[in-house]
Amino acid sequence: MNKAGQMKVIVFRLATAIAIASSRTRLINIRCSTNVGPILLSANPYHDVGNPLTLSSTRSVPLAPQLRKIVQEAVRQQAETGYPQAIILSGTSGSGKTHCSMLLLRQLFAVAGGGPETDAFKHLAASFTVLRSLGSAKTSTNSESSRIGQFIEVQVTDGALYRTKIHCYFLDQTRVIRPLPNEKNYHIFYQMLAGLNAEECARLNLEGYSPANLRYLQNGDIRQDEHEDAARFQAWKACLGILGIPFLDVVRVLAAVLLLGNVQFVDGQGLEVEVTDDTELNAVANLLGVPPAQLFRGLTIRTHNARGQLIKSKCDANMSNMTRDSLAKALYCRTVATIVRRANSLKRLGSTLGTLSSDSNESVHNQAEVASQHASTIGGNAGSKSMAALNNAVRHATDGFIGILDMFGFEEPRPAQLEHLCINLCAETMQHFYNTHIFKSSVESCREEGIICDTEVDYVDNVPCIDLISSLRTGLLSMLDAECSVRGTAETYVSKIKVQHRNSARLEQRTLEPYDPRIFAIRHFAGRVEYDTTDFLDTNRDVVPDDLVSVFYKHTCNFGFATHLFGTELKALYAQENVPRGLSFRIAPTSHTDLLNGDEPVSTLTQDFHTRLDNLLRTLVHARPHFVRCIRSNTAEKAGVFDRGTVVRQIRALQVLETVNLMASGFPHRLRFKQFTARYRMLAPFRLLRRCEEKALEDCKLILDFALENPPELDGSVTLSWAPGKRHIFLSEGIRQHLENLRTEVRMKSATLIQATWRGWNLRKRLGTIRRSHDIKMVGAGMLTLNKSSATRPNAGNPTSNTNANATNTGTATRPRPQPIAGTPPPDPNEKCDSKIIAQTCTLFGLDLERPPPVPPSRSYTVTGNSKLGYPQTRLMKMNFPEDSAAATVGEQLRKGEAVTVTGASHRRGHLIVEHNGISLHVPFQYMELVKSSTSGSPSPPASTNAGAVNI
Ligand SMILES: Nc1ncnc2c1ncn2[C@@H]1O[C@H](COP(=O)(O)OP(=O)(O)OP(=O)(O)O)[C@@H](O)[C@H]1O
Repeated sequence: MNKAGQMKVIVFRLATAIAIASSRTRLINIRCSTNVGPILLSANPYHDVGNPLTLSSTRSVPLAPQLRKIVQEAVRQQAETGYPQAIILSGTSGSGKTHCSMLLLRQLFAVAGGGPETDAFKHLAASFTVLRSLGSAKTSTNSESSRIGQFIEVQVTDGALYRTKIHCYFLDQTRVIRPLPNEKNYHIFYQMLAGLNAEECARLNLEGYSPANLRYLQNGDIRQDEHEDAARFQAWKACLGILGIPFLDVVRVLAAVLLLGNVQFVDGQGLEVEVTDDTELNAVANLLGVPPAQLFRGLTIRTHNARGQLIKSKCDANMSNMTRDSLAKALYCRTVATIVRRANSLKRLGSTLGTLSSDSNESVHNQAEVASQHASTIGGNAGSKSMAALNNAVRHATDGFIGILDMFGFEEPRPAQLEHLCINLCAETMQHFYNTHIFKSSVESCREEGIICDTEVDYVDNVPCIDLISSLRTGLLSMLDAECSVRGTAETYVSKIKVQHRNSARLEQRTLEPYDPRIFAIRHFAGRVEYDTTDFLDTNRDVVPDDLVSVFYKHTCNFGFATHLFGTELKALYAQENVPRGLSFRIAPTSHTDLLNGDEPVSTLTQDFHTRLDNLLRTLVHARPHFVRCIRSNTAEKAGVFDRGTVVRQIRALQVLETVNLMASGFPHRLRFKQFTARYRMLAPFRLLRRCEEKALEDCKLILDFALENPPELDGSVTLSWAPGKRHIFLSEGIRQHLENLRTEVRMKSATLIQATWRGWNLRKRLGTIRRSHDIKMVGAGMLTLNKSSATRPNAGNPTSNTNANATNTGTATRPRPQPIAGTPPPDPNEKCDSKIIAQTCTLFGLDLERPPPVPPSRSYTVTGNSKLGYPQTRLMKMNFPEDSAAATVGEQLRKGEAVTVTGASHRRGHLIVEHNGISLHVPFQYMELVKSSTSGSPSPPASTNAGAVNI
């Protein structure tokens, strides 16, 4: 190695040591997230082990500011550019991806979805609770491992969330029938056994069963916290209810799966196959609504199509047990797929099962759909059809989303199976996606545009490993398909791949003794994994025979939900005569419309997964990625334990140091000249900018010169470098951050200036009015005796005499002017309309601009029903007035029942003037009533009532 090479290694080791020391300090201080440029590193401190990792259960977990920032940034960028955003979580199993994804989703709802009190959030939370129990299990490294990969697509329009779609990737089917030693089956089974009450147990034929005596559970770890499991089961049941999914339908199928494991076939005498104990077979048949004899035949007889001739054969015990396992897997994964679809299409109980037979294994949360539930259940067919068309249209609108990707993390179980190969292919693909975005694109564009960068980023490209597994003809998965179609064996498969890839550095032999011809190893980006191919072919074929599927046809099966699980296959099967006719269907529900390829299913498990992964990548490449790299602190799930070796391996695998290196001194960012000037033009004086396309580069340079006039103080390893390319301006992370800080500062200052200027202008404009209102207040307080305008008016400055003068002029008593309501600011004349118009209107009506218009004079009549009654009127006193006789001077009290003469309306509101003994009394109208035959009132000409009329 030359000197430069040695230096590089030393620097690299030093950087690793520093990175590890700093992560350890952070972990101890429980500051578990940090940024490497725009990338977030999140360490799992295991402080929250035992959390079921649902939206509801992570409610009380505090959110790291860095996670909040990612969400805000994604929402902001989506709103500003309309470009889809994808938050991609990666890391090994147990590194906290699901934990983070739940926090991110909560935050996303808080920022753009109206928070956790919305219906959409509650339905989504219920869906996650239901799916977590069905899709998570204890593995050797994570007691809450997600066995369903998820891409949560939150669709946003105008910065507001309107729909959430969950794309699920369910791979780990073998766990249903055979969890690995020390691992567990799906959580729901343990929760169900702990949470069902005695009556439910009896109804489901599960009395007396526990993980210890159920074969599908007893292979793995059978320990359970019954109390916790029972509580989770109650929550699960409640959430099924929220989603409108029939609880009994689901638990019947789950109980049937558990009991199927105990149905044991053995070879009998001759060619016969027998069950050791038919109690469980009968119980399963009963739960699935089929006759036991039919189920037995479905499991033990196979129809073959020999050149058009249908031949039936009896299976041996081994084959029958395999068919039984296929049925268990099919029931489980189809139930999950149905629940995913059903839960998330938010149909209520009333909806028919047939409406849920879509092939897509994805779920949709839709505010519109929530609102439409009533319409679709209550309304007629036409209404629900148009609603379905609308929902369909919304479903296909894919732009404008913020996605959260929580896919499978790298796993190295012993022995690893086909599902683990797919899981690790997924992890490799995500790593490649990261490499391409962060390293490759930066290095290649520098090269293309002739930029020489001092820092060479040595990242490890994992394309050879992806090619080894998934290349079109010679990849391990294609060769597995080929081996399935020639009905080969595990040994022949392994020998073929070894020959084909003998030169590959990634494919290895088993290192440990004893040698096993069915085992091979792959050197993945995150470690070496040995795969045991014993079940590879069967798992990949993923088939269930039509002899078994036909048992669930409605003529023999009285359990609608079970028929629905195989609905598409049954439809295809019964489209022709001769059922069964030697066909095989996929165990997992396929996303293909064609179910069959001759007598074989149209795809295999790995083909299907590969296609779905490809589609996911197609979606992701159109989105702007935000990476969250998760790291677990130890393998024992212990809070606060920092296992150096474990962390170093992950830091290396995730290429954290290469990322740091690139961010510190490389050019990880590039912007087109025009884009750059558009974003940062405010950093240079406006007059100096050329602002034309040809001079865009000059503008960029000018902006950068101004930005670097006062460079920030940086840690030695971070540079503020930039370089002009042919089409782009290349920026280091340091200068990007500096530019962003300056931009924020300038924008803040500008916003403050704009606000201050507007406020000043607005205040100056209103100054006259404010002064006047101030003067009025002074008058009210008796502090001002005369002002300029009052000097020109008779009686001005003395409101009482002014009122009297008015009374003299008009000959009628005027009411006191309403006083302005305390605290109400005077109206701003310019706010509503032009002051000129107001002045003209006042002149027209002879009004004084300075004072409110006079209240119109009282009318000389009252209104009774539709007719008017003029004064004087005769009325009867309904009660004494005043009621307190002591308060009245002699002769002034009006007594109840006394007839009085009303001469007019009083200036007091709601009062009439009564002439009594030569005195005018102001009496509230409710003290008197009109004498029915009163004709003393002279009728008035018809006129509309106004404020002065008293309505009785
Ligand atoms: N930031 C965190 N703080 C506290 N505990 C955490 C944190 N992140 C994860 N955990 C805990 O660590 C465990 C593993 O986390 P999680 O299941 O999210 O990992 P994962 O990467 O999604 O694993 P898998 O790929 O197997 O699903 C869980 O018990 C979880 O509660």
